[in-house]
Amino acid sequence: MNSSVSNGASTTMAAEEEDSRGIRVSAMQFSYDRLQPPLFLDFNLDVSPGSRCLLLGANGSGKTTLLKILAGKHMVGGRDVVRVLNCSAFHDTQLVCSGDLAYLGASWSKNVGSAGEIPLQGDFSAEHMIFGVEGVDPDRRDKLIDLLDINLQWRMHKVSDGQRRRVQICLGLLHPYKVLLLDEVTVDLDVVTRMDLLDFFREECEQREATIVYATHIFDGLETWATHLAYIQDGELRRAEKLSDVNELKSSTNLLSVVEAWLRAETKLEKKKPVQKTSVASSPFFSSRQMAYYR
Ligand SMILES: Nc1ncnc2c1ncn2[C@@H]1O[C@H](COP(=O)(O)OP(=O)(O)OP(=O)(O)O)[C@@H](O)[C@H]1O
Repeated sequence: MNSSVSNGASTTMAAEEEDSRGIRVSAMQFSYDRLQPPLFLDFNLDVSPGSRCLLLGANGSGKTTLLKILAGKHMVGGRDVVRVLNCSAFHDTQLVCSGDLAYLGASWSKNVGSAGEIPLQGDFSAEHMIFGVEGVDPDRRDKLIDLLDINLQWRMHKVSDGQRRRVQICLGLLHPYKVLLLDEVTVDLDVVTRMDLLDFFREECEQREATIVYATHIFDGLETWATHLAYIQDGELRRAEKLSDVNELKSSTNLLSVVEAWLRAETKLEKKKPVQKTSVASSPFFSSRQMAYYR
């Protein structure tokens, strides 16, 4: 993973081929509100295939927003700005429809036109939900049900947060994704399930060269699990490197204390200024929630 993007002339063919199977963000600008300074301004990020990349940063630094942009939930710029598996994350809808790009977020909700994100409700059984997904390899489904210790008779409105989360995770992993975006999905899981799930993810990266970006504030066991990290402060990429290259980790006991030191050392960044002033209607840099409703 590199924080900066090499230009076309100097990129080797091998690197180009590798890039096309991972994630590449080039000169991205994004703002929720045109009256506020942009959250991301000239943001660049490369995540190579097979990586397990931790996305780190303080509350409000932009992790969820970045994951949602990578998941194609916000339209940002033109087709070349946010590339996943050599497709535009927003425009190429087959990325999500095929299951190649999967996103698991903190709340289990669905996007409804004009109402925004609403929590998933209703009296469904776990079996109804899991077996309702078409085109699934039965062996993979059984493995996930077993791994997440799901009781197929669970009624979704009568289970605990952790049990509901297990079903959500199972649904999100049924198709063998190529890129998986995880936003704090393991918070409700007990430690055994969390460790088993992390092992499963590692297996998927090593055997199928799947790419995972995982935003979390829980660092237990991640020192040996992750291959890379990306650290964001106020929408700016401060570090993007292999975990084995992080100097502080060589002299520290764990990732928690290293990240704690980075967070404590953060100084206020100067407010970013948009590159150009354009109207909302004509600017390709503002998010288009309206369009996202139809995805
Ligand atoms: N829907 C929204 N509308 C306007 N601003 C938003 C919206 N969602 C997030 N923000 C703002 O964008 C910034 C980044 O938020 P984001 O949720 O991406 O942070 P985060 O790094 O995921 O935080 P946390 O660690 O708390 O989950 C914050 O300043 C937040 O207030």
